[in-house]
Amino acid sequence: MTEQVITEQPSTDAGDAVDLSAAPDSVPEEGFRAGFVSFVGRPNVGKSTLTNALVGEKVAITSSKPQTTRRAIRGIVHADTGQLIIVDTPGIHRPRTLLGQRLNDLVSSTLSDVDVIAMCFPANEDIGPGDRFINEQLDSYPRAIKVAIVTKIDTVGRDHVGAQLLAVSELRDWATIIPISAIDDIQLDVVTRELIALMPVSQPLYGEDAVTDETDEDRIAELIREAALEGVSDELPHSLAVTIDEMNEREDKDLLEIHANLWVERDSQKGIIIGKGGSRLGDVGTRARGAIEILVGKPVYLNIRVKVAKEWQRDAKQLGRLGF
Ligand SMILES: Nc1nc2c(ncn2[C@@H]2O[C@H](COP(=O)(O)OP(=O)(O)OP(=O)(O)O)[C@@H](O)[C@H]2O)c(=O)[nH]1
Repeated sequence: MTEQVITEQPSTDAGDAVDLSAAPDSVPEEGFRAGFVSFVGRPNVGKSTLTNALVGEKVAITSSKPQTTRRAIRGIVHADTGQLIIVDTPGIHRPRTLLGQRLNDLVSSTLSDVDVIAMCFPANEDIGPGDRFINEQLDSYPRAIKVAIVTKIDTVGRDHVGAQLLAVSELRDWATIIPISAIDDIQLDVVTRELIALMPVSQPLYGEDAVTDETDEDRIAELIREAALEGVSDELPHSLAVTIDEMNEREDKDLLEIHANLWVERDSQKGIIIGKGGSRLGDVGTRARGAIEILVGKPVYLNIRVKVAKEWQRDAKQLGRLGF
């Protein structure tokens, strides 16, 4: 195994800390609703951006590269009328590798459990075979109420939005169809309200301050992966994985020490990630550290080692080790 190390020193300012409180066991208010929703749709349709916009904090990573969301991340939306727990899935697609197969299994088990499946269609792309394939798969989850969301309406004119709403309505008998823009904050309140209205009557499932039930360690690994994904070529995104070796709170000062591994599949990819004289990896470290400091609310020392795990996407043992 080969490796290259970069260390990142802490910066001085840090943002607000995130507090994950336990679910309260109070009696539900009259008519309060709470439940689970999953956004599905082709890669790049805006599922992660929508999740983050609804939750109001960065929980799912976003990227212009398709299929970069690999695990079910929950974001929690709090409203007076109820609570929405968003389960972000990696996306339904035809599996080509063992990783692809595992991701599809993860999607299936997630979708069997949720109360609502909201399928996303970008306003700026025609409905195609990929959308039809996913729409047909939704028949396998009869328990969930199906909702359609037309995303990115800021990118097209009104007529186009109307035409897309009509095309989407012809795919199935959706409980509702909502046009939105996550970037321009158009109709996000409607999404929250309508989705909560479709949830079962329930007491709150999470405490008021909770935004996600992912561990800090998982979120930190995702932030590093997101920083590493920025500006890399098309085939590399699927080859990247991050594991955390160690996280220590320093006793002598206010500092969180993180030792992480950034895994690639081939030696040639290692060179790309590291860049000339380590320049690219240096940028990745700086970006990741900034995002992590906002998450944990204190200065961070970040150490990233780039390691090669040959063809890990096709290797069951390696997949297990990388957390899939
Ligand atoms: N203009 C515009 N762009 C958007 C909007 N929502 C998302 N995008 C962009 O679309 C791209 C994909 O967004 P993501 O949220 O990562 O899409 P995703 O469906 O989660 O993608 P995967 O993780 O690959 O499944 C990003 O470049 C976003 O900035 C929107 O409302 N308006």
